[in-house]
Amino acid sequence: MLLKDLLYKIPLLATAGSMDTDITSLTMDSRKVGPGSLFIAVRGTVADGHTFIDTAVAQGAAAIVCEELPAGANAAAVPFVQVQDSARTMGLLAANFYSQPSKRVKLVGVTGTNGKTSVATLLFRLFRNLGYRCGLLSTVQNQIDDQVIPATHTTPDVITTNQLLTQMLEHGCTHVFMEVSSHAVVQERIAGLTFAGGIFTNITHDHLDFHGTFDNYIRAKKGFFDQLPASAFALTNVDDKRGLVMLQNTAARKETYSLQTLATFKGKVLADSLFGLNMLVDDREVWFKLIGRFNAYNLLSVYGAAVLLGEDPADVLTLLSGVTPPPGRFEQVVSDDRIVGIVDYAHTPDALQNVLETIQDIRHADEQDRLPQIITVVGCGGNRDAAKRPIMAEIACRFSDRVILTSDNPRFEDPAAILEQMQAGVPPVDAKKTVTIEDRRDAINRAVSLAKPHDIILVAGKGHETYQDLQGVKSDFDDRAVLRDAFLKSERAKE
Ligand SMILES: CC(=O)N[C@H]1[C@@H](OP(=O)(O)OP(=O)(O)OC[C@H]2O[C@@H](n3ccc(=O)[nH]c3=O)[C@H](O)[C@@H]2O)O[C@H](CO)[C@@H](O)[C@@H]1O[C@H](C)C(=O)N[C@@H](C)C(=O)N[C@H](CCC(=O)O)C(=O)O
Ligand SMILES: Nc1ncnc2c1ncn2[C@@H]1O[C@H](COP(=O)(O)OP(=O)(O)OP(=O)(O)O)[C@@H](O)[C@H]1O
Ligand SMILES: N[C@H](CCC[C@H](N)C(=O)O)C(=O)O
Ligand SMILES: [Mg+2]
Repeated sequence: MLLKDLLYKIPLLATAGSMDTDITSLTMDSRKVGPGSLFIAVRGTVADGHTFIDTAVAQGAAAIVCEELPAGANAAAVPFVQVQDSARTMGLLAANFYSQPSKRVKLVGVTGTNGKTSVATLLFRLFRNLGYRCGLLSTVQNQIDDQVIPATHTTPDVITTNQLLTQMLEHGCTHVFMEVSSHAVVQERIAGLTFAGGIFTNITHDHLDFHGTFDNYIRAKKGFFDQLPASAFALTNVDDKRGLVMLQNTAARKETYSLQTLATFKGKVLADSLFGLNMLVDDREVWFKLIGRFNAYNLLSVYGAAVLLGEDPADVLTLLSGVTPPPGRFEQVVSDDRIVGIVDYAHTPDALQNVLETIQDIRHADEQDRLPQIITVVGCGGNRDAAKRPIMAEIACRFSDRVILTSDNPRFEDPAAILEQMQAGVPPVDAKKTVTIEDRRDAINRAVSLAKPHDIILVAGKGHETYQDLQGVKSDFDDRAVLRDAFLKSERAKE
C-alpha cells in the first residue's frame, strides 16, 4: 500500500520525502523491521522508540512515523511523517492498512477490574452455540473459532489486533469479543478500532503502580466508553459505584444491568451452590453452570449484550445455561477423600474477597455437624501494584481458617520482600493461623497436609497460568496439576 493511501484521514503535522513509497508491513519494534516496513516510533515506559529510528532505517525501513522529525529528515534516505501522537496514529494506520477489519465484524469490548476474561469467554462460547463463527481476544488465549492462538497480553498491541481481526474475517467470523485492559486504553492499543458494543463489569483496587491514582484508573476505563461510536451500545453495571460514570460522555446507546435496582437487564440470585447459580433473569428462571454472586453479574452482562446484539432472549438463556466458565476461574480439583480444591485467578483484593465469600456461602456442615475449614494459598505478583499486597493478605485471613502466603510470579522482585509486604497486612490475632512458604509447590503441599475431607483449599492468583516467572525465567507451574499431585502424594502417604 502506498504511504499516502495509508495516511488517509490521519492528522499529520509534517512530512518529508516521497509519500508514494510502497509499504508492505507495519511495526513499532525496530527488531522486527525489514525491507518495506513502516516503523512507528512510540514512547514507552522503558524505552523511547525514537532512539531506534536509525536502527530501523539501517534494517531497511521504507518510512518512519514519529513525533519529532530528526535533523536532516528532508535529506534522509527514507520518508518521514510527523504526528502529534504516534501510539494513537499507529491504531489509525493499522485500521487503514488492514482495510478496517473491526468495521466488518461485530466487535464487543469488555472492560473492568475483574470479570473481563469471564464475560468475553462466555460471550464467545454463547455466540458459537448460537451458530456464529466467532473470535476471542483474551488473557487466557486468543481464538479464531476452534483455532487457539497463544496470548501474550490481555489486550494485544493494535497491529496484532488488526492482523487477528483480518484472519478472523477470512475464517468467516461475524462476532469478535475482546478484553480491553486499562493499560490498553492508556497506551492507545484500541485506537482506530470500531466497536459495536462495550461492557463495563466493575472497578476496584488494581494497577495503581501504572495509573498512579484511582481517579486516573477510572478515567482510563472511561476512555474506552468515550471513544465508542453512536452506533454502539455501552452496557454498564449500575450496582458498581462508578457504573454510571462510564456512560457520562459516551456517544453510544446507554444500557444498564443490575441485581439490585432498576436497569435495562435485571437479575436476581435465587440460589448459589457448588453446582451452580439459580437466577431470575428478566423474570425467567434459569440454572447456570457458574458459581458465585460475582458470576451472576458476569452472566447478566452477557445476556444483556447478546440481546443488544439482536439475539432472542429466550434462546440466549437456554444456551447460556449450558456454557462453562473459562479455565482457572473457580476450577475445582477434588481429591478421592473429598477435599475440595478450588483454583481461581483472583489476583485483586476484590476478586479474592468475592471468591472467599462465595466459598463461605456454599460450604455446608457435614454429617458430624463439622463446618469445612477454608485453607487459602495466595501470593501477589512482582513488578505489579505493591499496595494490594497487605490488603490481599488481610482478606485471606478474614475469610479463611488457615492461610499460606506464597509466591506468584515474583518477576524481577525479591520473593521474600513481596512476602514481607503481604505479612504486614496479617492482623496480629491471625498470626497463628498464617504461615509463609515461599515455594508455591511446598505451600500447596502444606495446604493439602492441613486439610481433612470436605475442607476447601483455595489456591488463588494464577488460575489458568502454566508458569511461575522468576527473574524473567518462566518455569512450568500449573496450580491445578500441582494440587492434583499433592492430593495423590497425600493419599499414598495415608495408605
Ligand atoms: C507497562 C506496559 O504495559 N508495557 C507495555 C508497553 O511496553 P513499554 O511501554 O515498556 O515499551 P518499551 O520497552 O518502553 O519500548 C518503547 C517502544 O520502543 C520499541 N523498541 C524497544 C526496544 C528496541 O530495541 N527497539 C524498539 O523499537 C518498542 O517496541 C516500543 O514500541 O508496550 C509493549 C508493546 O505493546 C507491551 O508489550 C508492554 O507490555 C508489558 C510486557 C507488560 O507487562 N504489560 C502489562 C502490564 C499489561 O499490559 N497488562 C495488561 C493487563 C492488565 C490487567 O488488566 O490485568 C494487558 O493488556 O496485558
Ligand atoms: N464480575 C466479577 N466481579 C468481581 N470479581 C470477579 C468477577 N468475575 C470474576 N471475578 C474474580 O476475578 C478473577 C479474574 O476473573 P477474570 O479473569 O474474568 O478477570 P479479568 O478482568 O479478565 O482479569 P485480568 O485483568 O487479569 O485480565 C476470577 O478468577 C474471580 O476470582
Ligand atoms: N493481568 C494481571 C495478571 C496478574 C496475575 C498474577 N498471577 C500475577 O502474575 O501478578 C497483571 O498482569 O497484572
Ligand atoms: Mg483477563
